[in-house]
Amino acid sequence: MAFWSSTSVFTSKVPRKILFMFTLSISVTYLFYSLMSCYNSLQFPLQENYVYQARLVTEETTFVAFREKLYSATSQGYFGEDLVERTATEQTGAGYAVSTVDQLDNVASEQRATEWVRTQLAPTEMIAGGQNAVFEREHQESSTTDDELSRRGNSTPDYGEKKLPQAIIIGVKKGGTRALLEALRVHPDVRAVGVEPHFFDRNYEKGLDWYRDLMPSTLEGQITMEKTPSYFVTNDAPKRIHSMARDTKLIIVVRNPVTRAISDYTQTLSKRPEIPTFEVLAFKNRTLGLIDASWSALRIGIYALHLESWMQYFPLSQIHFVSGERLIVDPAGEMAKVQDFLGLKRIVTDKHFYFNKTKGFPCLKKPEDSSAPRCLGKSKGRTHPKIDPDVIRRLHKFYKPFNMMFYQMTGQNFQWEQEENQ
Ligand SMILES: Nc1ncnc2c1ncn2[C@@H]1O[C@H](COP(=O)(O)OS(=O)(=O)O)[C@@H](OP(=O)(O)O)[C@H]1O
Repeated sequence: MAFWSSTSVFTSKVPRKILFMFTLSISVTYLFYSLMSCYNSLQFPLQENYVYQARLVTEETTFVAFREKLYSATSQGYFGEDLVERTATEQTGAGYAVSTVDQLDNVASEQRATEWVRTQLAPTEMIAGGQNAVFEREHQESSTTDDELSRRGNSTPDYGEKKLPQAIIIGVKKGGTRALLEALRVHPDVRAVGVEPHFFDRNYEKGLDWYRDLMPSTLEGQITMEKTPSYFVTNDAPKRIHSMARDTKLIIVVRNPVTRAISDYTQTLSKRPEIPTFEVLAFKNRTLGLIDASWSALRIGIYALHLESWMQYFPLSQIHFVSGERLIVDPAGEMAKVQDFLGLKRIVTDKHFYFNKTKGFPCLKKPEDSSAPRCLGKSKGRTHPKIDPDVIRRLHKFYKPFNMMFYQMTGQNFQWEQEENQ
């Protein structure tokens, strides 16, 4: 009896305490892990960027100061070669005596006559007209080839369902974005809209349903794509694309910023032959060597500046850089890397390209919608006007520190400085 009463004390009192402590500790542990995993999933998208930024801040302690100078100089609308030299020198700790910003202020009014042609980046202007106004705008601004393509659209049958793009070619203008997209469209697992939708810069207010509706239908396993090169220099684009889908893959075709600027100018000149010469537009004051970085043709080429905004939202692993130069000399090689990045089978290979001597560029042997070989149109691969070699040299010098910064950010050397020496 005594035995039974003592065991009943044991079973009724002691285990209850133990049971309570046990339950409490389980609950606390569960709560702790729940909070941790919730915190991690919230932090994850930006974590790599913080790591990256921390690295930058420790390795490049003056990067932030450099960028601030860059922003303030460009927002004032002018940018001297000397300022770049000075800030670059400061980066290495050497110092520089000339107060260029003050000098720049004094000469700022000199070339107001050319202001009309200097356009702001990241146009947010609305397109007047109905839903299809984007296409009208596209027809005005794009090349013949793009127009042809927009009329053709996606000629393969429209099976499946329309999806928002999982991968976007976000830039750069005149980098070779059309050549890349057309080569990708050869791939059976890629479906892309022919026109540039300009959703994240000019048409954002139209909403995601409008955007999705522009896309061709896809079957299971196919990737939906689009290209709009102006996204790269649109301030709101990184945030907007991230909020659409944080796992969107981004592709940027980059090209020597000097050649890119000349290509950009050549395009404008073809539409408006009355514009001043490249040499006039490139400088605020040529005698003082003050380069006008507010001119969009030049500002687009400061890749490091624009890339920084993207890296606030996307880890580097989600951004693929294509060399515009290599895309011309070795299209299959660049395509192999792009297909790998997109998780596609390497289907587009050297068998799909041939070099067209008349065009001076690689062409597709068998595009998506035809069995005939096809080159891009006349507006791709235009003859550039001859630019004063001294201006080219000054521009190379201007871009050099930004290129170096870009190589460091991307971990890739695009070797544009070698072209300078040729
Ligand atoms: N295969 C092939 N055929 C023709 N052109 C080619 C090709 N690959 C790259 N390129 C280069 O692409 C440049 C035009 O770049 P984009 O297509 O990005 O221009 S745009 O921003 O869409 O207007 C274009 O620039 P320009 O030579 O200045 O016209 C070409 O140099």
